[in-house]
Amino acid sequence: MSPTTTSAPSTAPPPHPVLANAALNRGRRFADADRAALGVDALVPSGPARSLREEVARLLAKLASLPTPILRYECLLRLASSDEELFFAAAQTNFAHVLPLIYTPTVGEACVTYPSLDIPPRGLWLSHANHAGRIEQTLRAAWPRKASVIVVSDCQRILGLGDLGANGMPIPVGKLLLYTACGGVPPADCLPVVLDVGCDVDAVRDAPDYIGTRAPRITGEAYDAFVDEFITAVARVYGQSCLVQFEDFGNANAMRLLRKYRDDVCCFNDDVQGTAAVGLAGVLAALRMHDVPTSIADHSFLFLGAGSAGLGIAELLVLALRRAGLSEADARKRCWFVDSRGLVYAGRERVSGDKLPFAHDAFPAAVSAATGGLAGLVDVLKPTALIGVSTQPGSFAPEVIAKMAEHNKRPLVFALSNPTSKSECTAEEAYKHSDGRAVFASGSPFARVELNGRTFVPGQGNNSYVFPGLGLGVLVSGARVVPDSMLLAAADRLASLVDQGQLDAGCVYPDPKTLMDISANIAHAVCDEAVKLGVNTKDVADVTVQQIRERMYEPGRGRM
Ligand SMILES: NC(=O)C1=CN([C@@H]2O[C@H](COP(=O)(O)OP(=O)(O)OC[C@H]3O[C@@H](n4cnc5c(N)ncnc54)[C@H](OP(=O)(O)O)[C@@H]3O)[C@@H](O)[C@H]2O)C=CC1
Ligand SMILES: CC(=O)C(=O)O
Ligand SMILES: [Mg+2]
Repeated sequence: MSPTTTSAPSTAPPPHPVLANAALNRGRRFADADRAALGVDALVPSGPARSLREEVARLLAKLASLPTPILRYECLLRLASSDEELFFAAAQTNFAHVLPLIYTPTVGEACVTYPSLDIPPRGLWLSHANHAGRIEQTLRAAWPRKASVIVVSDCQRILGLGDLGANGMPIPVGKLLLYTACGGVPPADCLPVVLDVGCDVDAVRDAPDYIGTRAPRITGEAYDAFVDEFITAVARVYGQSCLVQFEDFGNANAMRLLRKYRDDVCCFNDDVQGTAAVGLAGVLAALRMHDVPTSIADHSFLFLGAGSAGLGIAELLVLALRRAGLSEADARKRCWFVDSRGLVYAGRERVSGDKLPFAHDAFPAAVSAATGGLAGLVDVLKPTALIGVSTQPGSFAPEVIAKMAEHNKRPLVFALSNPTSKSECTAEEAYKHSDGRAVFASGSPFARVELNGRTFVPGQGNNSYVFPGLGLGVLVSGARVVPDSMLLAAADRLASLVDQGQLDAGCVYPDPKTLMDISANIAHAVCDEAVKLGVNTKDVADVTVQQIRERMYEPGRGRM
């Protein structure tokens, strides 16, 4: 007799359509009347229904009892696929606990260890090997329902961890969990996608448990045709108003794809544009701090890293500087870049087209300081702000921070690389080596720092403050495209939400507890800008923040 046959009875009850549906399942929270009406009365224990509040408290206690962040990640991702109400109620009422698990830094570890994780698969892997030429029919078969927002990655630059191939799925999944948790976009409308176009890191690709295509990345025309087929298929299957967020593409493609699609497709690149808005917002908020020059026109910026994030931030800073009265050329001169080959200046070898607009006619002292390291450059250029988007931990060495503090009463030191292990410096280092004068922000969260009897609150300069509200605003307004002025509007609004208490504690971002309100506000600013530009397809001329807030998905509303 064969050990299993297709007709063998299962030892588990047959899946119940309510309990098996994460959107409907309430676990132990079904009220008595609902248990009978839904036919689940014998399928859940007969004890009294638990409240959502009680279940959230139990979940937090369980998370606290698990020994490692990655086990907490697994616990949360299993919950997200079995009981959405509990998952999102827990996230929306406990951002400080939950976000570092489903997002940076733990999401980085989840990508690195993805094949060994015990979680249900989530999202679509579209592989060039299997799906090229039939992406449209694959989408129709695999996700035959509405999708309002898609986060897509080819996983070539996962955080600061490099090319992780198809293992990078936790990034689009995590971003979309934040779309719901922070931006109130209904979870059923969110589609994570990985474009599995190969992997160039042998150690990832050749690992016995690698989940993706075991081949080098496709490039050139084949790559472009595959991305193009995907973009076209999305519009055909989900409509032109489906928002596509590009995430964690390598820098050979990120800016290029953005330029190719941004005028015709409802899309944006989060690493370029979302990061730009959060970076600018941090600078704008800092202008209201004691001992920081109050006009952005009095600032200059030294970037370590000239990729998607750095160039994105600088392009938006240029818009803000021009608004403050500078010419385009003068605004660009306020931004200096150092990449993996050193200072970016005109005439240097291998300055890519995206960097060229920021390539200075460098004065000799700057060029020679560059060879002496970052501290030497700070000494010569005297920037008011140092922005790290380089993936190089420790690169804001003590002497670099000390030099920033020598030239500024309150230097802006933003170490934005993710995850924590890639941060250019820690919060403590920034405060310690600047005698507590640095205005510090980081991409991944750092705890408060106690130093010389003072408490410093580091800001989390992460695009998670922006993309959920930006996306929400695009969906609410039905914006056809996402122009840079929307990012400027988002940055202005985010900066305006930083209260004096936060600024006094040294933090240039609002309290993350208010992320739902922040997103409603950003969405409102985006709607206003869409109307101003005439790119809205919905009538949102008079929409209010309150109206947007009320429409946001919030499972615990009124019950938490
Ligand atoms: N906080 C946030 O919200 C965000 C943070 N990030 C983080 O920023 C980092 C960079 O992302 P992104 O810009 O997209 O990545 P890219 O790969 O596009 O760019 C990385 C840049 O760092 C430069 N670089 C590498 N090594 C060095 C070095 N030793 N010294 C100076 N520069 C160096 C590269 O130089 P070269 O050009 O010569 O190769 C490149 O310009 C990542 O860690 C990412 O997680 C990104 C987006 C959002
Ligand atoms: C935050 C983010 O998008 C990144 O680090 O890539
Ligand atoms: Mg990213």
